Amino acid sequence: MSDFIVEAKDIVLAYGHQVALHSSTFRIPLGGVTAVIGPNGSGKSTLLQAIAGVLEPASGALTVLGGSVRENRQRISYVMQSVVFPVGTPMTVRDVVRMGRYPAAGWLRPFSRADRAAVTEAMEQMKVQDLAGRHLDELSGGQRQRVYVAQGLAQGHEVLMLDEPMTGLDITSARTIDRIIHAETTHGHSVVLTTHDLDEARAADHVILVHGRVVASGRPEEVMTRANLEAVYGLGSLHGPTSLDGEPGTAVPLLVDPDCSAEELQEREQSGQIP
Ligand SMILES: Nc1ncnc2c1ncn2[C@@H]1O[C@H](COP(=O)(O)OP(=O)(O)OP(=O)(O)O)[C@@H](O)[C@H]1O
Repeated sequence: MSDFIVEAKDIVLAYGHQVALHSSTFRIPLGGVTAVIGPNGSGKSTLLQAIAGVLEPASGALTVLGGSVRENRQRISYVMQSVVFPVGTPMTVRDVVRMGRYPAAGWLRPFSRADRAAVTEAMEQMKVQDLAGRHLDELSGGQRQRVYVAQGLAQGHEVLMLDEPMTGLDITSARTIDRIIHAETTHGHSVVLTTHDLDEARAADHVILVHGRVVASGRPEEVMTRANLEAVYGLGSLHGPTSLDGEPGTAVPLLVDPDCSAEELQEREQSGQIP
């Protein structure tokens, strides 16, 4: 039994020849909430995809829950940032949540009572039972997000990974998801989420700071130092575009004044003042 969700040594993540995450070595402890932070395009979703087994590292060693990604992927529920179903896909909310059970049930085995109970419980937890018969393309963005989280919950897991679960949600939906995150950890599960909300990250147990590579990993107060946040949110890209066979790009000039607080940095990033 490993004490870590993830142990990564020198992993490089790439889409074809385009590197999204340069060589990174880090660990994510089991238990509690881990927040993955970093600017747009810094590699947060890519990192989650590798842990979920959707994207294989181009190089390096990645261990998940003490073993290979493949043998442990069923122990992890992964809720993607945006799941795109083609418009007109005849899938109801219930169908989508039921899909969460397929990794456990298999596509061909009939649903058991336990499967049905897990689906119902997940829909109740995410407050989407009233929408059960509605088609996905009849829902608002926030309602859809709740349905995807319900799908993740229905799966049954030890680790719940959520890619920007709060983005675009109204306060009630955000609170529902926040409650779920805390309930998960009290039930002994681990949660790994990506976020742009630095306050949410400060409240986490562990933080991974990403900027084209994993820049820092540790407790929030160790990682979210002024120097680290300025380097990542204030310097633009640490790496220009590179290819697997290319050299890292050059650093760009400092854009942030030294007295800028983390909150100001975040506001400036969201308003587009910081690239
Ligand atoms: N399917 C893909 N094919 C090619 N490049 C991709 C693909 N997905 C992401 N990338 C690139 O990989 C890099 C990291 O993207 P990623 O989605 O991991 O960033 P992120 O930190 O999650 O961003 P955001 O905060 O905007 O969601 C970016 O340069 C992005 O353009």
